[in-house]
Amino acid sequence: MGAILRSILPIRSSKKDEDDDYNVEYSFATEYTGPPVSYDIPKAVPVDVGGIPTASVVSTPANSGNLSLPVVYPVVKRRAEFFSSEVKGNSVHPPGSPEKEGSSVSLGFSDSRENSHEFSMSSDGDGLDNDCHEIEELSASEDDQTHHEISDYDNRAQIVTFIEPDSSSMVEDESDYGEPSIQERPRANPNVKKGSCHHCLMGNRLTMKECCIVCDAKYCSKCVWRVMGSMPEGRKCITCIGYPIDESKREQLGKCSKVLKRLLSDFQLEQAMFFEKSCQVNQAPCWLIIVNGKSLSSDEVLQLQTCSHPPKGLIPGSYWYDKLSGFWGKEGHKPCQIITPRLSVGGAIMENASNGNTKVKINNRLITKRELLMLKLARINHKGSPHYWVSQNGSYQEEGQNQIKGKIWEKPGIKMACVLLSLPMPPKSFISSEEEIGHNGSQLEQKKVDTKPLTKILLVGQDQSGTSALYKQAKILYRVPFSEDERQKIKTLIQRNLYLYISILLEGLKQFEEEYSIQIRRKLIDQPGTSDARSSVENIESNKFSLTAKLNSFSEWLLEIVNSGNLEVIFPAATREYSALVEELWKDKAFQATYARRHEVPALPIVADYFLPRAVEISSVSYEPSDEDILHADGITSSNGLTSMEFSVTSSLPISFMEATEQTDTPLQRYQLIRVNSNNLGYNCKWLSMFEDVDLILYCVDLTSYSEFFLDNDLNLKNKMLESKKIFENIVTHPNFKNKAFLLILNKFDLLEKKIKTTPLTQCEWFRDFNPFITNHTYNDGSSDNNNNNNNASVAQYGFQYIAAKFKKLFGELTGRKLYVSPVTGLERDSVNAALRYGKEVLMWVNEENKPSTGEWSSASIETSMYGD
Ligand SMILES: Nc1nc2c(ncn2[C@@H]2O[C@H](COP(=O)(O)OP(=O)(O)OP(=O)(O)O)[C@@H](O)[C@H]2O)c(=O)[nH]1
Ligand SMILES: [Mg+2]
Repeated sequence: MGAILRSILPIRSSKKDEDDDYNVEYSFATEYTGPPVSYDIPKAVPVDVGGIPTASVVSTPANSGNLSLPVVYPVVKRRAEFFSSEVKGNSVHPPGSPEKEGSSVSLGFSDSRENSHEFSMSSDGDGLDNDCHEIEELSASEDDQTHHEISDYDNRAQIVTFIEPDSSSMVEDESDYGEPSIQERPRANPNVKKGSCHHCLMGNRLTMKECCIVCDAKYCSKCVWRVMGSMPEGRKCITCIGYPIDESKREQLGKCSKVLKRLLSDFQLEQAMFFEKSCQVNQAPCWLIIVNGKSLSSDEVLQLQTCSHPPKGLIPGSYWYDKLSGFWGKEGHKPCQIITPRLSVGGAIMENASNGNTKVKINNRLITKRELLMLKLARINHKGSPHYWVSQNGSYQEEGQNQIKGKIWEKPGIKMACVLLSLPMPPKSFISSEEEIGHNGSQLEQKKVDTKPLTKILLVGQDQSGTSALYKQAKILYRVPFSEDERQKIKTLIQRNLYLYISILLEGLKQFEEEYSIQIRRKLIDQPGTSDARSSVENIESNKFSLTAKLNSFSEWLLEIVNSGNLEVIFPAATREYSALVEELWKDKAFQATYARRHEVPALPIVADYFLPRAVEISSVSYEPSDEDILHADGITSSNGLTSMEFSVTSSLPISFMEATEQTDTPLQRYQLIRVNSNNLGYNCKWLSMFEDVDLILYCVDLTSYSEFFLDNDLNLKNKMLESKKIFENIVTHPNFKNKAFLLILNKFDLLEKKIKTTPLTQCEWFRDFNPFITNHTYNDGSSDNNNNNNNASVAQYGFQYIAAKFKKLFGELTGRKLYVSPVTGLERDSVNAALRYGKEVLMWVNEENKPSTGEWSSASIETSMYGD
């Protein structure tokens, strides 16, 4: 969508640096598609293309001094070379400087305020029964105990004993952008007067400042832009980009000061904070996160972060995790959250994980007094030291007994009990989940989890290629429910896109209105004095594309918001405030006249046809997206970052994945589908190495992109198909992906069928030699079936085969191997199911080095293509 807007909206600049020396502008890279910008040191100034953030463009200022950096964004530099020369005029100290040596890193889990909040009881006990008095007593005694725990804990936290990465993990973590040791982090110059800005050395304690999350240097509002540039990793001095953050600031990630809030637009701020939280180098070093006594690998951390209900504020430290129920907590403490269960992270849970001193166990963990009281309040038997197996949806049974006794989360009063006891409740989707504990309770669940290794599938493609649609389709196919949170995010996305489609139509309306007025005026000039002309004058007054004054000002306002890139900011309030206006607009004749001519508004995405007719329903507060709406939505979340899900199917080749999930006698094969947009992979797909352990890569190409263009960050117009080819080349030649199985997904086949009628493939320079041997059948009466659907379908089939053969040839030349291809219509479930089944076969063939013998609807047919290699 950004690309569409970039191509239709005028280029305009946003906030400028106050310093005149800086004559280039920068913005935040959300839809980065071109190469990274290399620069000497930065004075970064914003470039805002039509209000839609694009990539960083940074200039060399006249007075940049002797500081020179290699490529800064998004490549992370090696620390040593970074500080080989002194940084003039900057406050950062190279590692090894006196103040750094011997310094220790403190890594508190959280401050004591948070802890005391967490353990404080909110009830005053009025009107509560004995149980509640018990809560109070417990509260008092536990609080005492807790405060001890807290202070002990805090003391411990100050001198956290890091688990030293052992040699094997060092080797494992040694990548191009390998984790540096924390000691290498630059520090701010301690000689700068307290309270002064570390850049201009002006100001005092009262001056508001923003702080670098690596070196802790503080900058006043005049310097912060200059020193931090376009913030591809959040609030870091440019000289600190690529360095791990100061761990004591981990909890502040994504929370900036008022200084930045004033300097940046809301949208820019959100982007910068998004990068701060999500970029690789800012992630907690995985080996410092310990779950059930085991240090995590980067892959396990990724799983934790990308699951549907990740742990909040994951910072280095020791945690326990009950994989069956999803209970999660800090080691030695009560549960603080219920996260996605059944993730294969960390070791097996230990009996004393939460330091429980009751004799009651849940999933092999001795529960704490608070949890015991929760069971009591929920009228669940807690006498006789029962050992329970509890599943994700709260159904519980006694260990070894094949009899579900009930569901904890459905017990009356449980919600109140959890609130009073500061215990977590699971998300609604967990409670309604069908999953029950198996016959052998946790052991069966454990078996399910562990019987087969996880097969990882990476789904990647250029923006608009349809990766989100395929991912969502897979979610529906494998019955992985959309969590409440996901639904909410997609709802906002759909509503935001609706406003965007309306704004595009309003642009069209303005143009139609103008054209109509000119037409009428012309008539007036051509026929002066006639009655026709008189009526034309009246027509000017009642131009059928003119909105009422009220709707006109709404239109102006909306276009302004969209052009300034702030559309996101008005949600969710817009649904409350403007739904009535949207309804009025939708019913307005001028708007309807424009809607009738929507196909003349080129910037309107095709999918708008699906949502616009329900504009009134969608714009209202009460709108709840259906699965079909979710599927059609452009994207998954507004940022469309990394998404991942896990599902299990039987290991035998199923007729369909869905049927497979119902066969319980065959062992389960576990899959993880990770979806990533190529924009998130960085220059030359650098970040692909994060996915080096995937087994199958599904590369998604939009079949209709051959005639589409986008503006790269240097404002060059680029063909989308050629760009997709370039990304493909980068991925297949990536050293980590040498012998991986690849399946090329040629998506939007349905749209190709329509498009190829009017727009020949030869429009793309890579497809210049396309020449389908299709002749129109001419009937005896002389008519032809030029517009016949079957005929069009066969041209599209040829087009598909041709494009597939082009990619196969390219793949062969680059890797010497064979590429498998599948045509897909992402919005059709069967089509996606067929492609994924084919992917499973490809994986098998590649693993067994066997050739496919039979072809289904899928790519086998192109083996014999006339364009084949
Ligand atoms: N007609 C048609 N539309 C499709 C198909 N696949 C995807 N789309 C639509 O194309 C648009 C872009 O698809 P997305 O799934 O968002 O693709 P993406 O841009 O790669 O994914 P994100 O980066 O996550 O947004 C959406 O509006 C989809 O509904 C298809 O096969 N046929
Ligand atoms: Mg998209």
